[in-house]
Amino acid sequence: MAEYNRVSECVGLITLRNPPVNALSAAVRQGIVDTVQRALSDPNVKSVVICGQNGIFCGGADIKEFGSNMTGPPLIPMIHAIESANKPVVAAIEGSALGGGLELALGCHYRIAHSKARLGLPEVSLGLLPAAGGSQRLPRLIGVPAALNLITTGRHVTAAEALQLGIVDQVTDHNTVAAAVKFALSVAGRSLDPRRISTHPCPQQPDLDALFEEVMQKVRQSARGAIAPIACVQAVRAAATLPYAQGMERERELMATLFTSGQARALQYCFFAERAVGRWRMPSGARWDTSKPRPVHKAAVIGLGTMGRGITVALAQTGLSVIAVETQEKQLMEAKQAISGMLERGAKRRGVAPALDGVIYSQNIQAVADVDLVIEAVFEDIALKTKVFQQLSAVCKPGTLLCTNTSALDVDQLASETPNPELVVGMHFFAPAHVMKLLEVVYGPRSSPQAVATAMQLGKKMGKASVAVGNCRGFVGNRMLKPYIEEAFFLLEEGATPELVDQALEEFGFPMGVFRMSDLSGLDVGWRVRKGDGLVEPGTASGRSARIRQGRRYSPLGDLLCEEGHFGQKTGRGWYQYDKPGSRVARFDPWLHSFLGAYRAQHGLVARRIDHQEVLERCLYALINEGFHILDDGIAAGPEDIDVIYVSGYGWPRHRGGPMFYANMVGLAKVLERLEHYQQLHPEVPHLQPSSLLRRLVASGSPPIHKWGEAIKKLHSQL
Ligand SMILES: CCCCCCCCCCCCC[C@H](O)CC(=O)SCCNC(=O)CCNC(=O)[C@H](O)C(C)(C)COP(=O)(O)OP(=O)(O)OC[C@H]1O[C@@H](n2cnc3c(N)ncnc32)[C@H](O)[C@@H]1OP(=O)(O)O
Repeated sequence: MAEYNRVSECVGLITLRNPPVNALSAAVRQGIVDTVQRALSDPNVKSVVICGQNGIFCGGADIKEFGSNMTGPPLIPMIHAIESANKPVVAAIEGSALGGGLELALGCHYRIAHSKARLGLPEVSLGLLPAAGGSQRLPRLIGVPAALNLITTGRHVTAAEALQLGIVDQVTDHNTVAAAVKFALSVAGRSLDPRRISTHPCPQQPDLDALFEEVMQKVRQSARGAIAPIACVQAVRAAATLPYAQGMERERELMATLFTSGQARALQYCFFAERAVGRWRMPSGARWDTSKPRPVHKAAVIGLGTMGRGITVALAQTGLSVIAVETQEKQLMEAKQAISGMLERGAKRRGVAPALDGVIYSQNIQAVADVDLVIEAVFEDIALKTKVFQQLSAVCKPGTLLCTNTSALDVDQLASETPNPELVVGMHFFAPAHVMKLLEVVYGPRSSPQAVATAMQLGKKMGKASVAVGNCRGFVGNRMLKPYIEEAFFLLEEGATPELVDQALEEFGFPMGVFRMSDLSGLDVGWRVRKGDGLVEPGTASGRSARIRQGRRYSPLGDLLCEEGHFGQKTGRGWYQYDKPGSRVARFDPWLHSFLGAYRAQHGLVARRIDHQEVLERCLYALINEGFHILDDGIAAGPEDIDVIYVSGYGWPRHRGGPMFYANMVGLAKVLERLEHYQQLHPEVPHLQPSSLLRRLVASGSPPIHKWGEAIKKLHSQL
């Protein structure tokens, strides 16, 4: 909807009204068409101002409409009518002007922005391009290089940068609408021809071909299979080389391809999934909207290894006072230096002052007596963590939330060591904790809804994609990773190479295949876990029986490499070789290949040809299958939780929407059929046994992913 008022006698003020972000729904577009028409036909009106209600100009096209039959007036002619108006139209931009919102503003003759406003064309992150003339008007206004940067990255710019680039004409710290009305009065009667961006040629650019080639190469490299960034470059190229009308035609063609692509669906699903995970719920029925978080002003971190340092930085950057505790003096001094460096570099990048004074260092756990929340990040050892939790329970003021950053231990067991288990939750950060977006908030059966709400709110404040999950071995992310990695090991035994497996996964869109990733994180990490599980045996046994442990197929390949001291990048040898320890460029390792040959010979395994499809099906479907188990167990509340975890923490390509969305796209029946096929070939591999939920979903007609929640509830109630 759009509301119309006449203000200052001769200014028509149009206010977009569609909370929460004034998205351009059919009703809003109709409202704009009607009110613009009214303003232009009113002889008392000399100029027009368009603004949005509640401090936000416009968040763009209504993304929810994309999934349905679109009705109402189309955007392009609506914006064209504004640009062609014979009275000046001024956009008063507060909050955000994004996507179609900025395209609407670019159709206006002038743009006034509040100093805190953000502007951008983020369509690329939804698998689209700015298709309401944005790809054609922006390069004409600010030049090709700057427009390419904004459109291919989708980044939001501040009002100050927008002014510098020439996107807005004026920035105000005061009432934006009042400033725009004043401005509109001052320009009434002036010629509008120079203000109609679509009539301008693109500013001249030397070596246009070379520029586009360079940008296209860069974009292809970073897109990892995503098609929208490439279409964005093509659309801007059309703006630079074709007359406006033909450029618009090209924009439309490119948009039509993107609009109907699976990638756009996947990316738009991710947009809504990231918001849906904030509406968490627990099996007890506790929910985000009925659980009030406690305020957290002061926090503490116990243990300043890699994780503790990153968590301290992330907390301090949020503006919290942090007590950072490390009992060993030398480690404390090293940590202090490292944390200060990270804070300084982060502040420099963001153009703010480093929050160095926000962190107080101590060797004494008593220093945390008055904090609101503690995050324990000591070594992964249950006895050590138990001791720390007992100390914290004695030291902290009543009501302090006790969080563990464990990635593998039982949160409920730790909770049971404290007098107030309801105050205990897991906050599972990912390394480096001040950079990685993901946070798993792990609740045990006794965690209070308030504790979960507090950790979730803190995670949001820290800018993390925070997902509430139940307590189980590996939580959600690492639990699903286990079958994925095991399948990759089995593929090596059967004849694949690390290069082949990694190439298949990287072509799928992962930034790193499983073996390059394992070299980066260290082979010894998994070795330690397998030893703890009693799976590691001396490497001399041979034959099939040596590869069945605890009743299931087991590959000792990773253990054998560790016995050789091959821990990955840090030792310069792993699944690949590196120029020196710590170096990052993975190279083919002839030793590894003869080692694999000797291993297969020792175990009577005959190498066979394995193709990319088998790699993808076995690794990804095993991971997805575990995702179904997790849903069935109630560890994740819905597929969105799993998908956000994988996209934001495990490198799952965003344009494929996350593992559960991918399964939905491939077709549940097909995933089930392939799992059954591989399970028949490898009966000693339990993780290839299709989950009962997957079977039940297929049996109930494979409902689309947004209906899984209902289907799961129904299927459970039938049990
Ligand atoms: C057959 C072939 C046909 C081919 C041709 C088809 C042509 C179709 C014509 C299209 C013309 C193209 C027009 C344009 O170029 C395309 C676009 O504009 S796409 C949209 C671009 N905009 C964005 O990407 C902005 C998205 N939003 C945000 O970034 C943020 O929401 C915000 C605006 C910065 C506000 O942030 P916050 O304050 O943190 O709030 P939330 O993010 O939590 O959002 C609150 C709430 O609002 C929902 N929402 C936000 N934006 C939109 C939107 N644009 N449409 C719909 N809904 C939106 C969001 O989901 C939250 O709701 P919840 O999910 O929590 O219920």
